[in-house]
Amino acid sequence: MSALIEIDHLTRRFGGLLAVDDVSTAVAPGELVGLIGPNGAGKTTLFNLISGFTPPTSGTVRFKGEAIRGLKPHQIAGRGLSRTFQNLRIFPNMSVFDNVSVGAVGAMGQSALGAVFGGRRRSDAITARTFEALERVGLTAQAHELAANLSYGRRKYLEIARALAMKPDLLILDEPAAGLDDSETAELARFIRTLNGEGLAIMLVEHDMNLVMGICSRVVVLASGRKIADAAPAEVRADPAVLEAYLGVEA
Ligand SMILES: Nc1ncnc2c1ncn2[C@@H]1O[C@H](COP(=O)(O)OP(=O)(O)OP(=O)(O)O)[C@@H](O)[C@H]1O
Repeated sequence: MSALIEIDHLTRRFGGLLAVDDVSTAVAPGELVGLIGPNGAGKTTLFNLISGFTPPTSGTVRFKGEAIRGLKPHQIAGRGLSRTFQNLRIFPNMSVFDNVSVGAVGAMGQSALGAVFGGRRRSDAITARTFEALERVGLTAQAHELAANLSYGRRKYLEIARALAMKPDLLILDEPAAGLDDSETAELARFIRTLNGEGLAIMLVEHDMNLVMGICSRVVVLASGRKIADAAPAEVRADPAVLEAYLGVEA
């Protein structure tokens, strides 16, 4: 099967620091891939490069066969790649509904539908898509509450709903389990698996190793910007280079 996203020799330099150093990998349609590495390994920078928030120093990213280098984040999102952020980007003084409809508007503004249907029909379609995403994450009943009133755990789902409202083919999750307790993390793991089971390709950055190893079919490991492993969880767990990167000792 041809790749959904192909990352080819991607590099990002910040002054003298190579935050992402010549990284190549690919994700197939419907795959669930983990991205792990010690603090400062370059995981978020790699996500920022893929989603257009940071321009690469060199290298290419192709999404659905098309080079996306130079496109703005909303243009990339409109092509079917949406993401969440390590630090939640919620508008606390807007309603839950409005927070999610931002995603629906963003996606539809890019589509032929947005151009063809103006006014009322377009806003009906945005409302429908927003409720569909809220339903998906179990937030329909809170649609008209302020986002600020949601618990931290629910706000994580709000952010995922906004990304889902864009009807992505690839969902990028940046540390979705950070700050969640064990039972919330287990619920999130089930939810991510369900989304993936429906055919959505997912890239997941996560420090919770059990979560990553438990649900991902493949795990990419970065250390100091370089890719040091790209294999099934069991193989990655046993890889001496990975143990050394995490523990700082030669295995
Ligand atoms: N805008 C920037 N300007 C300068 N340096 C940066 C910038 N963004 C990231 N870096 C540096 O690049 C390196 C990789 O950072 P990045 O946040 O991608 O790592 P990470 O693997 O996501 O880390 P963490 O697990 O701690 O979130 C770090 O040394 C960081 O300080």
